[in-house]
Amino acid sequence: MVALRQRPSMGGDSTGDETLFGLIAQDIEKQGYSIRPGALPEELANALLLYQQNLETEKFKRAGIGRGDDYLENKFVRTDEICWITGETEVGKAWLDWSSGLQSFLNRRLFLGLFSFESHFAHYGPGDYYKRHYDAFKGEANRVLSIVVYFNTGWTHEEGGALVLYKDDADKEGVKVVPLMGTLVTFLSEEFPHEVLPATRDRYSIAGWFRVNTSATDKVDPPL
Ligand SMILES: O=C(O)CCC(=O)C(=O)O
Ligand SMILES: [Fe+2]
Repeated sequence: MVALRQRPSMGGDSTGDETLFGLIAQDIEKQGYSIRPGALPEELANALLLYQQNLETEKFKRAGIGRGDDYLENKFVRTDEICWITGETEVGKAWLDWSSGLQSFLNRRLFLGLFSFESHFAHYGPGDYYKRHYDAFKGEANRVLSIVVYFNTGWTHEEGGALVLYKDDADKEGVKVVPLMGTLVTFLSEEFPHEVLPATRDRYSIAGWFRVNTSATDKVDPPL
């Protein structure tokens, strides 16, 4: 268990968060994605890094594709390990509180109707990758907004591990994001194919998705 100071300080000061959330909203409105270095409040970022590094290895599972019965381990597509975040620990709760602040802000500002949130820690060992993919598919209105935040201090370009965000299927160049501590990437899940390039060192992150409520009267749609 990571000892934390009082929770209010964990979310940064709320005025700071509102300013950041406003910038993210503007980016999304203008171009559908946002890349904001140093976005996550420092104390929260440090606590999450420490927590993730101390997670016992058995808590991390080889990542797969799909959900429930459709879950498939697929080493061709991705080789990272993940651990879903619940609000059971103080640090997990602080992260969920912070992302919930972002969710309500974006709902107010952009009317996205974000309804639920799911997120996991991810660990990419040296050489691990996640091939080009979409987080959601058109027509399956489901995951609407993806966020990724990084926990790697002093990361340099030469160490690889960039997230490459492509504007569309035809884009072969993309925008490269260095996975540096505190950088937050937000993008519309159905719009941007993206990939994680292999790195020469351990790469820590959280990936999360805001979803709309797709429950119909005959089916419930829980977040996981
Ligand atoms: O770690 C990243 O930069 C992106 C991860 C990702 O695309 C995913 O988990 O769906
Ligand atoms: Fe993704």
